[in-house]
Amino acid sequence: MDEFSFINSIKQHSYKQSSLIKGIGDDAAVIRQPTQDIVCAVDTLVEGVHFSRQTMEPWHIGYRALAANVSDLAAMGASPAFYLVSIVIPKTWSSGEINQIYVGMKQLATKFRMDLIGGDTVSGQELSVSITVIGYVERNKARYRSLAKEGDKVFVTGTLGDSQAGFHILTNPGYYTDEVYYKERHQQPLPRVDFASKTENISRIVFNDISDGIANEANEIAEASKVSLILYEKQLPIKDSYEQFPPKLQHKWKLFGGEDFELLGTVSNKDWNELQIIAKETNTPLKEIGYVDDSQSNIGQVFLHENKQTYRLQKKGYTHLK
Ligand SMILES: Nc1ncnc2c1ncn2[C@@H]1O[C@H](COP(=O)(O)OP(=O)(O)O)[C@@H](O)[C@H]1O
Ligand SMILES: Cc1ncc(C[n+]2csc(CCOP(=O)(O)OP(=O)(O)O)c2C)c(N)n1
Ligand SMILES: [Mg+2]
Ligand SMILES: [Mg+2]
Ligand SMILES: [Mg+2]
Repeated sequence: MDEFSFINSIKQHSYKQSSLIKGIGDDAAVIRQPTQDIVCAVDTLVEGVHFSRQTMEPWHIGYRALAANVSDLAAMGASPAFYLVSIVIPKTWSSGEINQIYVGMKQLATKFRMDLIGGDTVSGQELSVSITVIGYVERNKARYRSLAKEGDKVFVTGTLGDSQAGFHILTNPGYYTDEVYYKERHQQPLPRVDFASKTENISRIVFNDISDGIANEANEIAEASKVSLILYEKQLPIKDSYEQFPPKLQHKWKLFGGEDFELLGTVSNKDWNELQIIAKETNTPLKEIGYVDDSQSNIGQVFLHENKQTYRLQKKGYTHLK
């Protein structure tokens, strides 16, 4: 059973609490309150799976664990407010190192005005940091994956493949252009909170954060919205110096690499101009990379135009429990 079938198998078919308006199946859950909706998500970082001591200092582990979670709030258009940390600590980690993990989290928490309000501490074999985040979104303004419509533009923020390039540099030391940039994109990603939350005047917009790779996230939007997405390989945004890496790796990282924590989304043509203005105001690179198709026979599928050919972009990225 892979990660997706596992999640489906444990998913409730209905919810008992009437305040719950989105449960399992998006970047975060949404709970209705009198004036605002509450958004919550949890993501875990495990030694050997998400990081190794070779690729991350303790400070980076904390920063990145919280960033991955805040990125899910951003993907819902929510503003971060609180976090709870559950940590499994092996005997081989010193108290100074554990403290540095919390210093890393606090750095990002300060930036987004978040408070640490609880957690749990357990000893165990592998370091694992599980963070629950809570944020707010204006009533009815949570951004779901299921709202893409035929004719929408597909867009992405920032550049793709940088995190995997950084991981490659960290595990294959040598001389690289923009080495610090790529390492930072892997160790200290900055979630697109400001950009996403400033779109509140746009009535309908879809976001999904890129944790597993754009191929995976685009398929999640296509499936949830029951539409087909068409993407253009040439339009996928990359940093200039990305071309220093072997072409095969460039291709693999930008489509299937993940951990860039950029936002992939769709928006109607009429709101595109407004979105471009918000991107400028928040210093967010924004690129149109395709469109939502009306083809009834390709529902739930993603296609990539590349070198005058079009092929199906499979839902393949980083999948646990394969
Ligand atoms: N073990 C689990 N128990 C309950 N819900 C889960 C579990 N794992 C994942 N989910 C839910 O499944 C959905 C997809 O999870 P995931 O792919 O990890 O999202 P993301 O990539 O945005 O972090 C989310 O709604 C998440 O809350
Ligand atoms: C040591 C190490 N090996 C492999 C990777 C690559 N990697 C690990 S998990 C992952 C995908 C994202 O993690 P996941 O837990 O699926 O995040 P979610 O989708 O729940 O946000 C990737 C690309 C890494 N960062 N570090
Ligand atoms: Mg997500
Ligand atoms: Mg997750
Ligand atoms: Mg996530």
